[in-house]
Amino acid sequence: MPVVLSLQSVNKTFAGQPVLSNLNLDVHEKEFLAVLGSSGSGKTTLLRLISGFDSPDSGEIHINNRVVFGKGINVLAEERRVGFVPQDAALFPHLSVSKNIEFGLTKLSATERSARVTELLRLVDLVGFEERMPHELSGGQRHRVALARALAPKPDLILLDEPFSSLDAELRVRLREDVRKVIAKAGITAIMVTHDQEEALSMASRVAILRDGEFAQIGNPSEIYQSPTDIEMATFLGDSVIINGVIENEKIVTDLGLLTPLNKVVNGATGRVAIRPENFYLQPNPNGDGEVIGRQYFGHDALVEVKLPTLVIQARANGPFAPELGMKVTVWVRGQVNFYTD
Ligand SMILES: Nc1ncnc2c1ncn2[C@@H]1O[C@H](COP(=O)(O)OP(=O)(O)OP(=O)(O)O)[C@@H](O)[C@H]1O
Repeated sequence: MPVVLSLQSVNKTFAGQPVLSNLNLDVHEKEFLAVLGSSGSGKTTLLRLISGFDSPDSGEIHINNRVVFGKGINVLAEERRVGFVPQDAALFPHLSVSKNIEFGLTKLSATERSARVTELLRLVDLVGFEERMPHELSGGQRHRVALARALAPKPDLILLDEPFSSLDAELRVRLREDVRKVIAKAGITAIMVTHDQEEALSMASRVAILRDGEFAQIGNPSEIYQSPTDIEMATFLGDSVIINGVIENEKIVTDLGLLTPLNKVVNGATGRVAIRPENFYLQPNPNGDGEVIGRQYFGHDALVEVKLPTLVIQARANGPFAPELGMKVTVWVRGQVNFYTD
């Protein structure tokens, strides 16, 4: 797939403080990339540099093989062919749905504009809402209009800045799938920044983790979740129980018994193991060496805290089979685990 966006050694500082350091990234056509980072990690800054609202200190940005920043060039934001969906949808409050959508279509004739608006209303499933004003829409509908407005001029790339942060949890989940489908149907390359892990993992085809101004790991969602590059990443993205281990005969010797490494290991190496809560299996056993000391029940599953002779673990158990408080259990680790050499 052709590269739509290329960041090459991009740097940005504010008041002498590095915010983005030596960023390199290629985003391919039709890819949906989520940039995941905690608050203040530089996500919004990154989008501002790509869209042209701000400039890097150094480095180059290419969009569809055109230099938009670097080599003495700095293409204006409105000429970069980048669509932007802001945090709170930010529709023009005094304009109807159709007027909001056609806002950037000044170069088209009235007939072409109207045809494009109809096409977009169909895409975001809002046919019949053309004359509504933004205050007459639900939060989810407003977001779909914002998406249609950003797609209207057929940009090369669309940027979404924490698109659902102002919405309640239930709506967020529903809208994630709607937005992902619209973007896939439109066949557009998209970059979304978010601090929400579930959002990144469930929507994107690739996830880039922004940590201390650098991309700490880039991969597809399952790679990112199942094979974090380091211990810090294993606890940043999702939960992990961290225990010490030593490699003997290609196995990891730990307080939880012999575990099988997912990655390549060297006999004699000491290090730590990261185990996801869902990788534990709790077997009720009156003679087990674990005791359930905490239990949060969510229906479909439960988070169970188990005290073992040398450590306490958090395990995710199937709701109907989650052991009760005070029960004795044997703890098993299912599957392979990541070993991080010291
Ligand atoms: N115009 C500016 N002048 C000075 N510092 C800035 C400016 N814009 C951003 N920063 C700083 O750069 C860092 C990154 O900010 P940015 O808004 O990109 O983070 P973010 O990851 O989007 O955060 P959040 O998730 O909280 O929105 C922060 O420390 C912020 O204070």
